[in-house]
Parts: sequence; C-alpha cells; structure tokens
Amino acid sequence: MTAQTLDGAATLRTIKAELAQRVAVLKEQGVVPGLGTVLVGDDPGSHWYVGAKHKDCAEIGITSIRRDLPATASQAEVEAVIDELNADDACTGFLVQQPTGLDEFALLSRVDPDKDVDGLHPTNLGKLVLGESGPLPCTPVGAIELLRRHDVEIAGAEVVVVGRGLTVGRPLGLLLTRRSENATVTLCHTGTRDLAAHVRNADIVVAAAGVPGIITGDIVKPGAAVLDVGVSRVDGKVTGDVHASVWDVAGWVSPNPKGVGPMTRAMLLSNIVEIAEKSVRA
Ligand SMILES: Nc1nc2c(c(=O)[nH]1)N[C@@H](CN(C=O)c1ccc(C(=O)N[C@@H](CCC(=O)O)C(=O)O)cc1)CN2
Repeated sequence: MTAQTLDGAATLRTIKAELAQRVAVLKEQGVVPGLGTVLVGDDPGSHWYVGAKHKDCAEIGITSIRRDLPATASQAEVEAVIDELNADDACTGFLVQQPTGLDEFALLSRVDPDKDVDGLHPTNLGKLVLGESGPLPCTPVGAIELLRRHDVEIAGAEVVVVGRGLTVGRPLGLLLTRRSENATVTLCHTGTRDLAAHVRNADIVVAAAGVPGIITGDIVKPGAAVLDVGVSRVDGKVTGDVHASVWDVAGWVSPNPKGVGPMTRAMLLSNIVEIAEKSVRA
C-alpha cells in the first residue's frame, strides 16, 4: 500500500486562485490589502520564507512592504520598525519572521493585535483559548485545512500531535478540540514516556518535533493520515519528521517539502484578506 499525498503545493495554488477573486472585490471597494514583513539577519531559510510570502502576495494582488534589518539590529530598532508598521495605513497586517535572535515575545506583543497576520499575538492566542474569532496561527490552521481539502475526517478522530511549540503543537491542540473540529487530541513531547504507544492509536498524526525520521512506519496505524510539519536541514536539504517507511503503512501523508509548508503561506494570505474584508465591514 502506498499512501495518498496530502498535496500542500497544489492546495496553495487552489487557495491563491480563490483569494485572488476576493482581493479583486476588495479593490473594487477601494481597499488594497498590504502585507508587511520584518526580517532580522541573514538566515537563508528565513530569507526564502519571506521572499516566498511576498511572491505569493504579488501573484494575487496584495502589495508588499518589506523591512529587512541586519543581524546587528537591536531590540529597540526592531521595535521602532514594528511601531512604524502599526501606524502605516497601507499595511493591512504584518509579521516578524522568526527566528530573530531577539526577545520574540516582546516583539510579538508589540504588534497591533488587529494587524497580527501570524495569529501569534498573546491577545489572539487568548481569543483562540476563549473560542473568540481572530486571526489564527498559520501553520496549525494550514494543517487542518490540508486535511479538510482532502476529505480526511477530523471529527471524532484520535489525533496525536508530536511537539508542543508555540507556532504549531500547542495552538494545534486548541484548534482541533474546538467544537467545529471535534477531534480528541493527545499532545506528545520530549517528556512523553512511550511515544510509539500513542502514535499507534492515532487516526491522524501531526509530527512537529523537528527530529528527522522520528515517526516510522512500524508505529503508525494502517490507513492513518500523517502530517509532516517538522523542518530540519540535513546537508542543506529540508528534512521532515516522517520516515519514508510511513508511506507503506499510512492512508495519507503530507510530504515535506510541499506539504504543510505551502499551507502556512496559504493561511497567511487568507488572514490578510480576512483582516482587509473586516475593515470594509467596519
Ligand atoms: N513569523 C513567523 N515565522 C515563522 C513561521 C511563521 O508561521 N511565522 N513559521 C516557520 C517558517 N514559515 C513561515 O514563516 C514557513 C515554512 C515553510 C514554508 C514553505 O513553503 N516551505 C516549502 C519549502 C521551503 C524550502 O525549500 O526551504 C515547502 O514546505 O514546500 C513557508 C513558510 C518559521 N518561522
């Protein structure tokens, strides 16, 4: 048996086409959405991600405001750029690309929560906990959207999330246990005693540990959906958490690259468009 592909790259193309139509409607109403990014330093991965985000925006009619700062930039200098984007009416929303090497909680907290296209501001994470509407974190909501668009049943599923990081694991657990998703979630981490026992029981596995090949075919339930969110660079190549042997056992696998990564970008675009549409309704 070979698993079917949860194709994030193709799904990103579909979502971009849908969003391009909504951007066109916004423009007819006199609103041009704009994405701002703040990038600190020379990390090649971060430069690629930011470049890809602006290319996506250009393709669907969203304007770009790019602020690239040197690795020597101080906390105060980055905060001054955040203040500038908070005040810029041409900037619908913006993000600070991680990692920055600075106090990221302080940077995130300084972003106007109404412009937080990453959905990671403490106010917006609080809204997620409370079940209130607001921008949602891009990678976890992208993982859910990838499952939905491939008709993988989430309601009632036993989901094992491996990794408790702030950008993926923790918010994903909150999202999947909302009434609208109705999954049962087990959040595994480095303190989990028997990871294999949990994974064997899962209908859906989301691997976001950043440990190459940690999920192997022998611990996956036949037919399960396995999402590979972990990103490690081995010899400069993107390497995920899911071992190749999983493809012979699972029903669905998201490859890495071309799985959840592109969905992160799709959900970022969706957050920008939603904030712009909200401004029209206000
Ligand atoms: N402010 C943020 N910083 C970071 C986030 C985030 O959501 N907000 N997440 C990650 C990086 N990330 C988004 O910024 C991201 C990850 C992956 C992809 C992507 O499209 N990946 C491609 C392949 C990329 C490659 O070859 O290197 C894929 O998976 O096919 C886009 C964005 C950390 N920082």
